[in-house]
Amino acid sequence: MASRTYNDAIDTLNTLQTPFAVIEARRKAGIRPDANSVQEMGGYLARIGYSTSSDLRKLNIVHVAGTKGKGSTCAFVDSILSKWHQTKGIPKKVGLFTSPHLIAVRERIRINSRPISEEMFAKYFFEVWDRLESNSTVATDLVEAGTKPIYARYLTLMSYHVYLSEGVDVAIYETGIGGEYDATNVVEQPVVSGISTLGIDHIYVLGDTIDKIAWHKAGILKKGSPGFTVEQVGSAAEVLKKRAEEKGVDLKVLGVDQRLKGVKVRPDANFQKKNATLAIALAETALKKLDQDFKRDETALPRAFVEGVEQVVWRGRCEVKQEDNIIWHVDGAHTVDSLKMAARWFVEETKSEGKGTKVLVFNQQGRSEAVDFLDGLCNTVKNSDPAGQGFQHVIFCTNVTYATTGYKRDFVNHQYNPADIENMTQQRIFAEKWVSLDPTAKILVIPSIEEAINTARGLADTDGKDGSKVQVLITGSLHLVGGALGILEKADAL
Ligand SMILES: Nc1ncnc2c1ncn2[C@@H]1O[C@H](COP(=O)(O)OP(=O)(O)OP(=O)(O)O)[C@@H](O)[C@H]1O
Ligand SMILES: [Mg+2]
Ligand SMILES: [Mg+2]
Repeated sequence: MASRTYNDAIDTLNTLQTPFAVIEARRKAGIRPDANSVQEMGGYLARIGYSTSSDLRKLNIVHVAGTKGKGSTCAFVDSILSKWHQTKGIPKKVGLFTSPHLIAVRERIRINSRPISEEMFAKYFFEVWDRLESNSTVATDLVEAGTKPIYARYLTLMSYHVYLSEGVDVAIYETGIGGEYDATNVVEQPVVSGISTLGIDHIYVLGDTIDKIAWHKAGILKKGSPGFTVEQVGSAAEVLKKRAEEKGVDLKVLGVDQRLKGVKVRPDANFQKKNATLAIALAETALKKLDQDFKRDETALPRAFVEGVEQVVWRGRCEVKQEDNIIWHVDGAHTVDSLKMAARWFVEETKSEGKGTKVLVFNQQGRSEAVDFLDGLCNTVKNSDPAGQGFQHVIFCTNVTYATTGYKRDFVNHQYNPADIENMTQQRIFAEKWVSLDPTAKILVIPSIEEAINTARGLADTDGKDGSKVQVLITGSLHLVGGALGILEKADAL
């Protein structure tokens, strides 16, 4: 391979996406990830020169699964540990591995809270590539030389190489999908495992009941590693408890941490306090191992913890951006429950601007069940308004970033049916559903994020004449939100 820039790395990475047709065929044949998927990851690790037991142990992995709040919890842990690092020099380097990305792929692999640089990404990307191609590295019969893991798994594999090469001494890992068969579950002895709020998502892979989903998530609990979770809905709690017992893990169920009283958690909502509570327990457990002087104080949080929680940056979640006559509310929620949370957050934020026109910009690509996300979103806003006024304008757009140039490289996605995007099939289904939910709303179907944003700006010019600000909620997909933030900030701000 002649040229090896960041863009080359991303283009090459994109070739590892499973094409839509293959995904379809697998679904029809009922093929799902299974225990082999994790074994294979072990094989790939061996091929690039690492052992799952001794090398991964050096990373002191904090492992987090859950349906919602994984990323937020991981970001809290990262922020707390960074503050600890600033005051005590421990840990030396903090790794943070999350998914999906918001604006650029390299966000998924962070060191000391910053996405690794383009240069570093390209370097490690191709090092892994070469090692996988080579026949001369460690012998393993688990995977053949030359084979590569698919997109998300490749990034997981690469993250271990990055962190081990860069001397990271604590690494926070968000699972991709589920837990038991997730690529990140190749870790044998995490420092601690945490399970955030459970709900329904990824039903094809994980099953269609909360119990089946809980079974998968509990797969990250490991004997010998402490485990924590938050309060869960009925049967999910039972499943977690039972699996923990089977594995010999003393799983602690945390109520909201009383020491958070007076700490500014944003948004000031119960779900976020649960995320922060879990993160505190995970950070405490990691620090107990890393810092000999660390002692848990039952009555108050150390300053680094308070600052870590208050100053966390986790973009694309509950973000507010002001523009002349328009306020953008941006949240990447994409499940039934989290969209209700997002709608409630929007209602709270906009309460004082009662008369401003409300606009929704929504998309969710490639999940047929997404049409059921709309009820809660529509009704939460409508029911909270004294006059029963919901969104006056509703815009459904695809996740194509730009009107003329199409996708940004980091967002190229081969996993969806291209004809559906071309014809805006999904968006038309959403539009039809919304008519039944709120016949008074003005509904638009628009081909790109850029045009959707410009349309909302146009509405602000007409509706904002009375001095009120138009309130826009952008939600339904992290890809939509990432694209939108890039456009709103006229830059690829990370
Ligand atoms: N504990 C929670 N319960 C319900 N909703 C939540 C919770 N935490 C966050 N959310 C909502 O879900 C959105 C996504 O949060 P976050 O990125 O933390 O989740 P995640 O588990 O990493 O999800 P994914 O990786 O599937 O995008 C947030 O913007 C917020 O609206
Ligand atoms: Mg998810
Ligand atoms: Mg996430």
